[in-house]
Amino acid sequence: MFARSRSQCPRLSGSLHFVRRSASTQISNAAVNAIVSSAGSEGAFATRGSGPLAGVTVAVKDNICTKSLPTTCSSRILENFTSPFDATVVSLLSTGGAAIVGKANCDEFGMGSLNVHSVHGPVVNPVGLQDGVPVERRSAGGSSGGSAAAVAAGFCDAALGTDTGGSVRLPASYCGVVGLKPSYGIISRWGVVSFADSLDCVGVLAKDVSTVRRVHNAIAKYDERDPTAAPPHVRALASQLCMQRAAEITATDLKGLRIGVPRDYFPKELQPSVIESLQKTLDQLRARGATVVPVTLPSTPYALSAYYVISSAEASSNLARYDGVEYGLRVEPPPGANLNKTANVYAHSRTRGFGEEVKRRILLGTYALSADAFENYFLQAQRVRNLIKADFNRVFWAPNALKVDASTNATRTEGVDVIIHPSAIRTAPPLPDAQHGASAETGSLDAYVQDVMTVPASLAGLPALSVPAGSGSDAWPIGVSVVGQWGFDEMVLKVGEVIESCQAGGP
Ligand SMILES: NC(=O)C[C@H](N)C(=O)O
Repeated sequence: MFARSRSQCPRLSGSLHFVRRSASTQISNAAVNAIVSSAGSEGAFATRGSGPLAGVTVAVKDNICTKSLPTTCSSRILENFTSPFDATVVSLLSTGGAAIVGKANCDEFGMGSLNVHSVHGPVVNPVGLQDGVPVERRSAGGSSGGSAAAVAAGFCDAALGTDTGGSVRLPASYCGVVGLKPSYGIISRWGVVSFADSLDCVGVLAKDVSTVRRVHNAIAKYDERDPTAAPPHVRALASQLCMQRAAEITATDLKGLRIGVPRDYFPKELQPSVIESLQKTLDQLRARGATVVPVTLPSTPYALSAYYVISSAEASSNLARYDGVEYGLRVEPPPGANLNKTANVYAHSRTRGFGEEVKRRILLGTYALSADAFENYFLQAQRVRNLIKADFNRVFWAPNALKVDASTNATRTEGVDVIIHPSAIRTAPPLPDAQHGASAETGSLDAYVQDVMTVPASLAGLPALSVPAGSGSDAWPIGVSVVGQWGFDEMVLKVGEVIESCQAGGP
């Protein structure tokens, strides 16, 4: 499978070899399968111009349109597709001076948590490499597994991923890098292939928070071509409120920062070492003056089911455009087939063009939108989504929650500035031996459970940052997530930076 797709993609050189710039070990792309089409070794590290991203090398997830490289969404149905235009985020990267090194592998159309559903083959987590050779094959997470692996392997300084229900944060956690899912509507989705429009966000991955911030700030611009973009006045107001709160935080003094730890984020599947890492992180933040309080988000147990109903319903509608007629793979029906011709082309093209996971979601989503199921599934899931948003709004600080303490006359706040929870229930699960083969974690319902920590913030459209926070008993990376109120992206970055400095043993 991999050999076939490489030969069909002329820009992916068989000898593609990136230099891991931070270490002497060279990792080849063949070992991790992170980059599916490359801008070539000359383009890879070129510095373009003098903008805010001059000198920054970036890999772009393969569901984001680029006119100079194919955009396959890791699907057979788009295997030979090259977009006639660049997505807004790609144009912003280029005008900012970044060099795009290539397109990153992902789960097909962003559907998956382990990057095993890809026509290009699975991504191998670079953490399991020794001297460039995989000694332990584990998942890089999904769906932006190629983006996370490319950063972890040192192929680029940063990568763009997309996050619908955790697709940036989960791979970041498994690969030991930083990943930001921004507030919904803050980064343009124009030119990003839709999976579930009400949830999809473009996010940034890098080895440190400051690089994530640098790339995020360069691409988080209002774009009138994206109808779901947050309007300028809403951004301005949120940013002003955020800056007021964030200004009080310094790396060594977190007095005034209130952190909520949701009691509902400790499912039985959580590995003990994940809980230990979280506790250690919270202790470090407490030692710097933060107040840590328990909070409850009672609708959390229903989030995963609601997410899979809503995202599949939207996917079934979005993916209807791949019909073998306008663009993408076309498979002619065999002679003598007895359906009418057009329906036959649709059926054959879609049956061959989509992978199993995508077909499963289309079927589930189509059912959820059918007359029989609409009320019980789709509308019910939307109600759950509203409850989840209400849960978050109840625990977060809001301007009207400023209270004057009558006895001291000091202002104090109700609510919390951020919520912190584990990014994933475990460290990276093992990859199955053969592509699409099942292992306990990658081939069953357990694959969906990987998202249990990340989907609530997606349903509520909130910014969430996964930051490395030590390692498990198996020595694989663990991440913790910082979630903020809508528009408080800088707040989560700032708190993430403090966690990062605690990890480094900083002041
Ligand atoms: N796209 C995502 O955020 C990934 C999520 N695990 C899903 O399969 O829907």
